Amino acid sequence: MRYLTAGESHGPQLTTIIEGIPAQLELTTEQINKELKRRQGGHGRGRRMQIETDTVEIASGVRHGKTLGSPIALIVKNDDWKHWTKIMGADPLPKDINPDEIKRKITRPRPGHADLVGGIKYGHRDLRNVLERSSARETTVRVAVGAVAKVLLNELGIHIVSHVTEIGGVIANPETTMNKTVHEIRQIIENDPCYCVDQDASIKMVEAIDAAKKAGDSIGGVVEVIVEGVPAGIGSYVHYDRKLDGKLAAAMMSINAFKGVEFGLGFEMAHLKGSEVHDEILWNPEEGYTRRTNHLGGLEGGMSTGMPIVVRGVMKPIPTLYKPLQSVDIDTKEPFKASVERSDSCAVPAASVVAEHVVAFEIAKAIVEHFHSDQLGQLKDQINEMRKIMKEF
Ligand SMILES: Cc1cc2nc3c(=O)[nH]c(=O)nc-3n(C[C@H](O)[C@H](O)[C@H](O)COP(=O)(O)O)c2cc1C
Ligand SMILES: C=C(O[C@@H]1CC(C(=O)O)=C[C@@H](OP(=O)(O)O)[C@H]1O)C(=O)O
Repeated sequence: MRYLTAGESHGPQLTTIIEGIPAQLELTTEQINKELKRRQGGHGRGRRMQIETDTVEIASGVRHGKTLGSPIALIVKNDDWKHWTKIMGADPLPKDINPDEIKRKITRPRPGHADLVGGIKYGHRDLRNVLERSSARETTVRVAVGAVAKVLLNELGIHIVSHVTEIGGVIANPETTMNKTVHEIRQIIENDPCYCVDQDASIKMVEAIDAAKKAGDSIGGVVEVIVEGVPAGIGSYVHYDRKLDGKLAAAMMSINAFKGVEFGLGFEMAHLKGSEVHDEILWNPEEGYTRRTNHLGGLEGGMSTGMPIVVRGVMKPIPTLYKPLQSVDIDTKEPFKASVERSDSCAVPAASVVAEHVVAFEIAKAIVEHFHSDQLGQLKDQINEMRKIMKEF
């Protein structure tokens, strides 16, 4: 299973092609649109999200509500495009138009964004040519891809949720999520402005975001993704590039502004003893093998253990600052404040939705590659058989 994405932030549309989704899966635009809406939300977003109403068009691979097994092409139009047609058009500008008036050229790179290094690498002296593709606008179609993966996972009895555990130094009490199912967490965060289970912490997170915005600054945070129902043995210990934890870590790190990943107790393990970390093994006839705890976040030896997979990622503060940092104008080499583009002040809640969807894709990919999966029915049968074998082992 694989996908590519294309599209600039202020271009006409975002496009993706997914290959490898089994045939016979019921899939509707509505299932994708509800996830796109979640990604647009969360406290701290800038004005762009008021312009866009992200909705998907399924351009191929689905007929009368069922996947065909052929590549699925998805399109999300940028509503902002109508304000940018001249600035972002593909054709050369007409001769009677002065490019300097139209182009909104950017020459003062923002520290922390891709502007400077991207400009040097691709030879763009107008840093807009970097910004347009390095923008997290691209995560829109990655969520669309993940939404398709989630529909598949749901059919296989695998459920996934994300939530925010920290914003700008405000940390949610971990006890508020303890012993809650994916479904229960989803219900709580649905109407929370920070997608946080701890409602007291959420109020303080909103205050922290508002304070950062008022100060012309930005803040980051931590998101957690939980996946329930993954059968044991997905991934492998036999080779580095088949390890599921490695694939999940790479997927999380591929999200714009993500700077670290941890599983289960994560970095806390550094100061704990083996007896405090490893998850004791139990067996009972109903469930088969289970664990007394889940400190390792559902992964051992690069394979799923059958316990919930728990992965967290840290997002750095947004690079665009309304009170900009020091930079250099690449044309004059004079010191200048960095350019200020319209921006979010905190996108951690939105990023939690992105994390959920990139994880969903990786889990679905690992499963589809593990079994014969041309048809959904075949795939379901094999997973059920595998679950039975695991239980009786
Ligand atoms: C959902 C989301 C929204 C973002 N919004 C902005 C934004 O409004 N302004 C900005 O400067 N960066 C924003 N970012 C972060 C930048 O896209 C990111 O920092 C940039 O692409 C550089 O990549 P890096 O941080 O991974 O090195 C956002 C990231 C995500 C995940
Ligand atoms: C457009 C989205 O996020 C954008 C991500 C982003 C960046 O630099 O990453 C910069 C901003 O772009 P704009 O200047 O057009 O407002 C965000 O709004 C989105 O999430 O859909």
